[in-house]
Amino acid sequence: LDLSTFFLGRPLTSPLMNASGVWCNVNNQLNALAESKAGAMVTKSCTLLRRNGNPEPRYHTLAMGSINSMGLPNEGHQYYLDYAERHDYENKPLFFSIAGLTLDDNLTMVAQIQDAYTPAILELNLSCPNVPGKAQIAYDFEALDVILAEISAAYSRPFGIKLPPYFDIAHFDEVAEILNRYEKVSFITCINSIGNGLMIDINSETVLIKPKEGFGGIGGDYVLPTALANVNAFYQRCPKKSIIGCGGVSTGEHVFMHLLAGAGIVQVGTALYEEGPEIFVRLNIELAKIMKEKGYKTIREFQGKLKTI
Ligand SMILES: C=Cc1c(C(=O)O)[nH]c(=O)[nH]c1=O
Repeated sequence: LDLSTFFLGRPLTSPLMNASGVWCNVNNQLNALAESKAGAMVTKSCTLLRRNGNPEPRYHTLAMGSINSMGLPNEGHQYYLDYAERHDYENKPLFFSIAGLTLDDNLTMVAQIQDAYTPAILELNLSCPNVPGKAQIAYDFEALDVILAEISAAYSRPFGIKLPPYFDIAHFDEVAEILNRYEKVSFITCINSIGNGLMIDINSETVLIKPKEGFGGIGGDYVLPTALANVNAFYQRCPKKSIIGCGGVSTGEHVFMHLLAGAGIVQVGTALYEEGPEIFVRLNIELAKIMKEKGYKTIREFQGKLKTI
């Protein structure tokens, strides 16, 4: 069961990790991920100060996935810095997600991470769809360019960004052109939830979640084709960067697809929310079984090797 791989030069025992926001808000969840069979883990996107987030119900399981409008609930930046100080980096790499409400907040958090000298890897979340009144930065290409310039100037280490899904080839081209101008952007995580979906309960004739009149980010089976497309689009367009795949993963086959599409690490969100950290045991076994059936000894043999017809 050799699923070992490397990411940004770091050895991983498995290419799997959680998606930010899922099973990573508070210490007992973070400790469970640290003890799980995931190869890495990431903290909940944090803001400078603690946030309660949106009113509940704000998450609902759907037939083929989930809808959420959590509203960025988190314990505040210092809480996760304290965890990063305690984390055992020999056990597995830790990614540190931030989603500041303003550029200044992001710069303040980045400066504190810089000063903390933590080995954690920064994942800058530019795609939260659920903070009322805040448009997703990564859908505003000028704002995207500005924040990458500011963070690159303020942060001395390599970092990555969490992108929303794009649905137009011209947008893949335009965003990749921007990203390729920032060499400190060492990885790209595709995708965040598909923003502002809506699901309906026909018995009560109501929406399913309270915030934003029921509008929320969609995850799960519904998003797998969009996730694979975004992974492969940026894998092809950003050859000097690594890709983290996220979206629609609930089986070893989905993990294999993300790796084939070019992902170096595969994140699990909705399925982890539903199944808990034991899911990493199942996904590792299912992935290893597929590799064995196909005669692959290492992930490197097939990673990014998607063939066209
Ligand atoms: C960080 C906020 C996010 C949230 C949230 O906290 O509502 N939900 C998502 O699906 N993606 C996010 O990036």
